[in-house]
Amino acid sequence: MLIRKLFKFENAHIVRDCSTRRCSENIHGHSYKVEVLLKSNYLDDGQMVYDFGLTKLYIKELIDAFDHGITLWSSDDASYLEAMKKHSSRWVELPVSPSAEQFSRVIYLMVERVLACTKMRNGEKEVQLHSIIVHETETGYAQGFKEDAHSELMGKIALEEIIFSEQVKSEWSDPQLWEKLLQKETLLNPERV
Ligand SMILES: Nc1nc2c(c(=O)[nH]1)N=C([C@H](O)[C@H](O)COP(=O)(O)OP(=O)(O)OP(=O)(O)O)CN2
Repeated sequence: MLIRKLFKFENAHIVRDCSTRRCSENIHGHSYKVEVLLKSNYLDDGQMVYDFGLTKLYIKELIDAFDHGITLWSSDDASYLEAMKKHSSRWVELPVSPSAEQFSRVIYLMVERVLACTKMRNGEKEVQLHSIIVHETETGYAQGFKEDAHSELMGKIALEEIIFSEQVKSEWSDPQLWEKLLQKETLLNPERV
């Protein structure tokens, strides 16, 4: 069975080298909608694949890192990166350009790591990430699956290369969240949310 939870964030970017000039030459923003699709052949003690309330802990916090911020590509012009970081305190730097496609791959890898590190406590079994859908506009979206997220053809993405600004981290319930995920530390789900 598949379940889906929707998250939203407002974010700015430039997508260099794409065909659409408005997109590649101007800082612009989108009201993103992100669908997290989870699957399992089992149900937990509450007869759910995975309680929606539990997705509002670490998964939501990581996706919310992009809210009211700017997403930067580490290969962009150094002076642009410096200026954005100087004048905006909420930013995320990615090793890939922030197209809808790359957002879906990046968020897939982040949520995949959260699930791998989470100790579930309500009888959940074999909860897997099916895909991530990133709606950039009302009319355009990208859907990333495991094979896309880990694709060498699209370019490997290392979680270690994703950098969250100090302001973003300070707004998490645990400012060490990303470090803990990189170290593959266990995240204990609460018994009740
Ligand atoms: N495959 C992709 N194509 C485009 C992306 C992308 O991430 N993946 N991104 C953009 C731009 O960011 C742009 O802002 C969105 O483009 P578009 O869908 O053309 O936006 P509109 O709101 O103008 O769409 P309408 O259908 O006219 O409402 C470009 N392409």
